[in-house]
Amino acid sequence: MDTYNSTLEQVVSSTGSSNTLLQKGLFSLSEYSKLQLLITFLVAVFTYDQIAYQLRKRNLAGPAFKWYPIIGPFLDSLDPKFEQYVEKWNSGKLSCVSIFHKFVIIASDRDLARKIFQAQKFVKPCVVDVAVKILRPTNWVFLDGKAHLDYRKSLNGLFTKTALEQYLPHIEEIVDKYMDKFVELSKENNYEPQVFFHEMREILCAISLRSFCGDYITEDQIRKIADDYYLVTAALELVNFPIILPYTKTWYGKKTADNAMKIFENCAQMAKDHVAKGGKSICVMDAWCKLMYDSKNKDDETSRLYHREFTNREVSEAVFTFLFASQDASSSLACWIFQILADRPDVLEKIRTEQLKVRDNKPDESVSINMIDKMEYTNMVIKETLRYRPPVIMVPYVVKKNFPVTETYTAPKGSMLIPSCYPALHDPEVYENPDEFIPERWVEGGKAMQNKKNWLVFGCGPHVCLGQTYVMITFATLIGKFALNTNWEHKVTPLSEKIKVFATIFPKDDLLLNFKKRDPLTGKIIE
Ligand code: HEM
Repeated sequence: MDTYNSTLEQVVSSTGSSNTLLQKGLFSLSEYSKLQLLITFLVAVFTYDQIAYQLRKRNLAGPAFKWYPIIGPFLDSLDPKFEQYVEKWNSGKLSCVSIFHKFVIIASDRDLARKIFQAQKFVKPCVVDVAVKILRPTNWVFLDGKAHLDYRKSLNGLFTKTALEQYLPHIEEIVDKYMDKFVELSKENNYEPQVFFHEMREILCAISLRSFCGDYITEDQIRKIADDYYLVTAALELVNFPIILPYTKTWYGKKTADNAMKIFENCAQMAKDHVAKGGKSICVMDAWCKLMYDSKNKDDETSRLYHREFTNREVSEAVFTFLFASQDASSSLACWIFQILADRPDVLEKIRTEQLKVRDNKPDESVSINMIDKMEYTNMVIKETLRYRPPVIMVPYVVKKNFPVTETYTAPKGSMLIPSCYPALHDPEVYENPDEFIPERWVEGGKAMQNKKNWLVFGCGPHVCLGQTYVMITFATLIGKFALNTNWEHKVTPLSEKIKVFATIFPKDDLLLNFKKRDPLTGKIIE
């Protein structure tokens, strides 16, 4: 462009002053061309963006046009509002939105959601874009089809009831410790209600880390991961800037994940050494190393077929996915269940009665799987909390190849397809008065129990939640022990029942509680 301009100058100067006008004209023409080029380019890009949106949207519910060119409702997605999701679900069985180049299709209908969850030929989980960077592309959760299925066969054995029984003493130990901690915190605050959102995240993180890594992980390491884990969640917004820039949320998230995985790698080696010496399995890592050990040293079909030697790095990445999958969802469940039980003393009373009964009136009896199986009412309360406030309201998948979701709509390859869990769990045909908390709806043979297809709390299909039995067992232990040994009060605010979306869902006022010690037999408060 510069050469072109200087040539023009030479031509103009050689033709004298009468050419001044021409000189001006030519210069402005050149400026005009630049501007014209820019405008043409922008118009082309905006037009392409709108046409691409229309072609992919077709008959779906959603904005008629992409009102904010290119970015779409990106700014809204930075601060997602639960009410906007509800609006989207109510707008149609399939609705859409386009953010930057991403075309997102949301399925609110139960059967369509199930169809997507089960369509591994057409879709694979996509979490959010940045998750691949944080969890690392080599992570097993990003495997697909047979490779995923084979890997999962190895992992399934770590979360069966038999395996979970081995981790129970660790879970109980952490619960005991945190009961004291919550009471102490409340005492320091003169039993005035205070925010417990962070404490709920911390106790769940501590329970997970002890169950996963046993005694190989130190108290300090647990505290550090629990404190920092928040940064991982904060990094996982639905849409992020495409590259990780230093000192941004995603940068801090990745740093936290890398630190945790380094710790897990060391724990994995310790577990391998422990098992090789014939040590007992007391945590997930031990159980996994035992499976690996047996695959090398035993001759039975199952040992050889499903298990192989996994590197410490692989184990650390997988254990991080367990933490990743569990942390936000379990913290969400904890917040809601503590809030609801404080607000519903009738329900809490029934739990207490049952907890004493299953322990034969010996409150110090250790928890066992057999005991948990007898906690019918407590289990119904956990299920109802999961239905009433499902931690995971939807699960993003990505379309691998054009997917005929309905007879009239084919989801294009590359789009994000999101089956929703919430609407099926609030379906009035299956759950009468769906916005009321009614644990009794979970009695054996009742409508809720019969309509298993609506139970999308843990997804369904090849990626169904690996930790679902673990969740039920952990919460029966947690709630049972807190109900017996503590009394907690909830300060109800106008925001308590409002839903904040932070990866999962939480009470908008961050949960104001106080805890006091309680005599499990007499119910007397001990100050
Ligand atoms: C209240 C707590 C939890 C809820 C509501 C929950 C829910 C879910 C949901 C909806 C999915 C997606 C399923 C699908 O795509 O079909 C999922 C996947 C998964 N969950 Fe959970 N989860 C919880 C706790 C846990 C815990 C404690 C663990 C680990 C111990 C865990 C491990 C996983 C894993 C590894 C996956 C991915 C499985 C795969 O891709 O094969 N989850 N969970």
